[in-house]
Amino acid sequence: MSSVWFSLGRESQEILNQYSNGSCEADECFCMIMSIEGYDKTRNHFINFIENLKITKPILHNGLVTVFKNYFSETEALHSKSNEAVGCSVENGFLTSDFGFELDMELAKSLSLSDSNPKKTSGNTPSLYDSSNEPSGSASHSITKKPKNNKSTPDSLNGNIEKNDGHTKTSIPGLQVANLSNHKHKKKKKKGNALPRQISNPPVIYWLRRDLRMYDNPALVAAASSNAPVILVFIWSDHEEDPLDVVATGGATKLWLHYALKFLNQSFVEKFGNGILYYNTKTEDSHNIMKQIIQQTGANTLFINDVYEPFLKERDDALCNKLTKSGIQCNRFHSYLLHEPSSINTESLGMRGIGSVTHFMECSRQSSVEPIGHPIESPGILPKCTSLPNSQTLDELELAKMPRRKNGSVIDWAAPIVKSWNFSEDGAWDALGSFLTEGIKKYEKESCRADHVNTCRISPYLHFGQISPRAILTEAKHMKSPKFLRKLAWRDLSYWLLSLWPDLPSQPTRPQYRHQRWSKNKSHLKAWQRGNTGFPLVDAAMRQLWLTGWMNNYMRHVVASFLISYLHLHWIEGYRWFQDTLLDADVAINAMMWQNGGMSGLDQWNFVMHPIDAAMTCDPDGTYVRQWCPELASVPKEFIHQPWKCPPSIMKRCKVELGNQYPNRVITDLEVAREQSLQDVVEVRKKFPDFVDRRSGNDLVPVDNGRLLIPVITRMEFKYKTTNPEAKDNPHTAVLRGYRSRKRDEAIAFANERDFLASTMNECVQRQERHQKALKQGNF
Ligand SMILES: Cc1cc2nc3c(=O)[nH]c(=O)nc-3n(C[C@H](O)[C@H](O)[C@H](O)COP(=O)(O)OP(=O)(O)OC[C@H]3O[C@@H](n4cnc5c(N)ncnc54)[C@H](O)[C@@H]3O)c2cc1C
Repeated sequence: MSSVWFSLGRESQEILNQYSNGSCEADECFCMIMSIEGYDKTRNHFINFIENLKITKPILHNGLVTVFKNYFSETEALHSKSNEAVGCSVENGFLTSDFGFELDMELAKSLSLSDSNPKKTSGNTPSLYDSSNEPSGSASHSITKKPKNNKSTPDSLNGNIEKNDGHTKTSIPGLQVANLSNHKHKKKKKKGNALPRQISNPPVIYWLRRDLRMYDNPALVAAASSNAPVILVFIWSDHEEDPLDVVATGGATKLWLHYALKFLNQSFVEKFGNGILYYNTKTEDSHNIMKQIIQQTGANTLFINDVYEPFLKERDDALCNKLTKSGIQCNRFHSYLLHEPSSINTESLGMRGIGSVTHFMECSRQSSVEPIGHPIESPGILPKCTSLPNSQTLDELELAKMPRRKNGSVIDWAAPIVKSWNFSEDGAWDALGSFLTEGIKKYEKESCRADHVNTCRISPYLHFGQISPRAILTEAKHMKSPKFLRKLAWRDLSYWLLSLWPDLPSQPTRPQYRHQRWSKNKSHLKAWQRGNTGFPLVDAAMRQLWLTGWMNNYMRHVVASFLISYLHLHWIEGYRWFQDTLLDADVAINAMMWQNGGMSGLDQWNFVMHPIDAAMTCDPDGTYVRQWCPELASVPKEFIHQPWKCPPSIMKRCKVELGNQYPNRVITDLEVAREQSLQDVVEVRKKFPDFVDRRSGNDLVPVDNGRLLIPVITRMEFKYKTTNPEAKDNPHTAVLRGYRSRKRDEAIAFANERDFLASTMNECVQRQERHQKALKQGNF
């Protein structure tokens, strides 16, 4: 087996060199490589990668082997297998093997549905999602449609309540898990048990928040199983939703919320004859509203699924504490994420590599997290309370209220969005279904394509809890797409980081970056927001966002890189615009991504997307640009991503004049702009040397109230330029140029040459004609 199969990337080589020069420790070297290469590659190839060191520096080699072995402690067997390198093949430059997939199952293990951590599980604690309840054949991967609600939940289930911090954490032994494979996926909805049995117990309240679904909803099922009428409550409170002014719910997400509630209410009414009570609290807080409902109905129990933004969690903790003191039982459930942020700790791994998904998954694997469990059925009954308090209408929440012009006419900005999406719980399952039958096949290698839908498009549904991450995991687990499964871990990671750094949406996590220079050019910002930068790829993505409330992950990277690294506008501007316009706007994910893109996050992106060349990867034929920038529709493929290079004669034929039908570029020298952004970061690092680790050159971030400084992932080019300020070269440039086509460059050159010749000849002919005319008129 040639050693080329085992080589890790250039950056890892640099880090290994640093280690062998003594400028970093073994564990640091290992963590850095791990965060660059990912779990599987490191596990597969690390030992071979460091092979040379065995001869040149055996002690250092030993050090690394020890760290490696400790880290993958339970994997001796796998390790020896890696040396055998069974059945390897190379696909598009990536090493793949059956063994590789086995290793990817390690990922599934950290996202395990039923394996609890053997060290930590107490044998006899009943688990809400006790896997022993799993009917055989459940979690079938062939299911790509939401199992429709059935009546399998026993009526008699009562919560087994454990006291926990003033409120109660609930587990329900024997709760029925969904038998997915036995479901018949009938399109027509079954009518629910609209007339409940005679129930004399006081009613209970199920408070809906970001769990707008029936399937796999533990709080709803527990409320339905309480043998009491269930009051469904939704409270909207602008001031509670966004106390920190971080655009926690922008215009697009409010719109989604409106329609999601509308469809869910329809389902509740259709199935159970039980509808949602709406309250819009402009001045009061949720606790007061809840108290009034309790007083008016005699309810004595509250059921909620937890939410994890620190400010919402704080509100819920306070509300539950107050209610508990007044004798109301509050039952809180976990279902928004795969793992509760508070259950993840860094004890066994430390903070090195924090911010990377690899570190996070390893932490969750080693923490005493509850097993993820299996999805549970929708409730079979949901008895209605006979005397309900007054409430408001959905429209009175004003979530989808459209602005008006001066003349009173409505500006219906939502119309194209409403046309583009199915906002219901079924919509989530349809999206997942078509992804699992089609998109997932291309997800590993072509999720970047903007001109095809190769991703799940499930993010708004996940954000509002119209589908649980656990249900997605169950359906996707066997589909051999570790990349997709890893995305669910990314989602958990963002909430974990937000719980550790609550000001993630507003303050750089690397505090020294508060002093970074940013542009204040408002017209650049506006051009970016409205898709008028003159760079078609960026504009197409920003217009897609504006019109449909969504763009894929790759395009988010493209537009973020452009805003930050080329326009030098603060990442917070990007964060805020996304919060307002994305249907899936999510404080935790959005803030984490913009921080990372903006250099001040824990996992600084190690790439910058090039606004033209990236198109070769994501929109090679210009189909995407043609769709969202229709004024460029007839521009030939060679020029569609750089119309300024198109010969004037062709532009004329296409009826496009730059600066008229389509804007001129807001900046023209991309290289200079990028260099400036690089310098801005280097300036910060030079200004705050105490926040740069002397040995590794990594940035340092204070933790534990500043008592500790930990090194964090830092871009190689920043390190290089800091230590070589005069260097004109940049061997570590992070600009990701995508696949560049020589053929296309040649076509552009040829067309321009032809156009130049044609226009020069034309000019000569005209000059000749003028000359002849003048001669005839005797002017000479
Ligand atoms: C600058 C920037 C801002 C972003 N802001 C948001 C945001 O506000 N809300 C949001 O949901 N996603 C955000 N993302 C992450 C990602 O782009 C979207 O989740 C994804 O495009 C949604 O489409 P999908 O459902 O087809 O994704 P898929 O690729 O099919 O992924 C499935 C799910 O995994 C989760 N996921 C995917 N990528 C990430 C990620 N990087 N971090 C955390 N979770 C992820 C999402 O819930 C997503 O729906 C952002 C990415 C960038 C680069």
